[in-house]
Amino acid sequence: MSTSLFNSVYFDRGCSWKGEVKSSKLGKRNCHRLYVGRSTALSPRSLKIRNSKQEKDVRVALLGASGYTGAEIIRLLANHPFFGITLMTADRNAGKSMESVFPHFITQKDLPILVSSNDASFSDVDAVFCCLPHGTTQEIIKALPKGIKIVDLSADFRLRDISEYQEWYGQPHRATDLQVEAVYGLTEIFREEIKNARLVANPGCYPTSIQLPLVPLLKAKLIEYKNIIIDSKSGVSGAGRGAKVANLYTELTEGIMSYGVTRHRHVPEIEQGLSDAARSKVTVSFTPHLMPMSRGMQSTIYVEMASGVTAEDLYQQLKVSYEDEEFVKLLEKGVVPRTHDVRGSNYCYMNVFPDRISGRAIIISVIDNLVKGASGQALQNLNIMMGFPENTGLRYLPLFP
Ligand SMILES: NC(=O)C1=CN([C@@H]2O[C@H](COP(=O)(O)OP(=O)(O)OC[C@H]3O[C@@H](n4cnc5c(N)ncnc54)[C@H](OP(=O)(O)O)[C@@H]3O)[C@@H](O)[C@H]2O)C=CC1
Ligand SMILES: CC(=O)N[C@@H](CCC(=O)OP(=O)(O)O)C(=O)O
Repeated sequence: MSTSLFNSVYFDRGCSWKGEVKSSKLGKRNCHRLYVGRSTALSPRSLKIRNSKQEKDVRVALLGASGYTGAEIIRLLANHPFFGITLMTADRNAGKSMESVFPHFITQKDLPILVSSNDASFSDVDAVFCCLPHGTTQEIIKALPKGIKIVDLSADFRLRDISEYQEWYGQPHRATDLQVEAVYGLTEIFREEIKNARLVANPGCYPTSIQLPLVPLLKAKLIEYKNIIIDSKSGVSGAGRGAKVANLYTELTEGIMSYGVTRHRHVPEIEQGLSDAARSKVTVSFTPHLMPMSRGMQSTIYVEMASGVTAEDLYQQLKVSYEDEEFVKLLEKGVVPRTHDVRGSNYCYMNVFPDRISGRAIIISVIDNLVKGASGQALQNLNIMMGFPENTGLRYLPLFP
């Protein structure tokens, strides 16, 4: 499918089309035939009509489908009217059906069988979600046909400086020409760049929860560039599905574990984003913790405010920055964000509190690491890259309790 067909379509965050699609080369699989014409509302009814396998227009491949983020994309795409999964790869699970790997997919009989990367054919693929471990991704993406849009959930294309990649990931970058092309996919900040990207580097879960509140504050010069202290907590699904002793129930339950202390590999990604926002070098102290919960992430961020700035100024800045955003919500003053309240959804909830110590403030943000921290944001990005409403397939309410 020619993605340029979507260039004249754009979406205004209230779920209405404002562009007009003029031509089609898609024949029977034409994905915009229902939308020709100006300001056509994308009603729930039209979504429902198009929610059958035959009607899905963009052929999506999931690389690393048998992992947690792959499974989460399958869950989200089950309600996506335009994206149909035509190829799924796995490593140890190659040759199996998805329902044998994840029994909760027993109803999804249309899913293709998992194949190994070597056996994958991309001739019928328009877009790829790459859910592979970092380090395995660059060579695989390099070999993909050029017309395919890619959202990479791994860390392999997030760092602009390839020497930094080598330093923090312990291996040389193997696709440096693609690194130059990659757009960093923090959706609410880089939406315009994402529209025309071929390769989007989806942010890490911790960097998403941290940059969303801090980028607007640094851009507005409301907080100091130094003495930013970040304490983050993650559900265990953040570590992927591969068996590790440290992630056994017995090791995790009824306790908290700090890890990556002083040297977690997300530090350069966080500092890159924050330094870009500040237009000056920003450094952070960052400590992640593993929590005895399956999904969810909280970042508690301690900042020093610029001279004369109050916590109320920070609150007002975040209010202005995110008031039109569907997936980023500043809570009412004094309300504490909880991971429970975003579970299973693409939301980031945040709030700002004045510290007892004068001149300091405490910011709390929460996301679901598998949704806004990975697969949800990836889908938000691919929607944008393909010219669809960015919330398509993402309007899940949080799962509570
Ligand atoms: N989990 C999270 O919350 C987040 C994860 N990410 C990133 O997304 C990516 C996927 O994460 P996640 O789904 O949790 O990981 P998982 O470990 O759960 O899944 C990894 C997937 O990659 C496949 N795989 C493993 N090794 C290879 C290889 N050498 N060649 C080809 N395929 C391989 C696995 O196949 P098989 O199962 O058959 O072995 C599986 O399908 C990672 O880069 C991760 O860092 C990003 C943000 C958040
Ligand atoms: C709990 C846990 O182990 N979390 C992972 C981060 C998950 C994530 O965002 O990772 P990527 O950068 O690989 O995409 C970690 O600390 O490495």
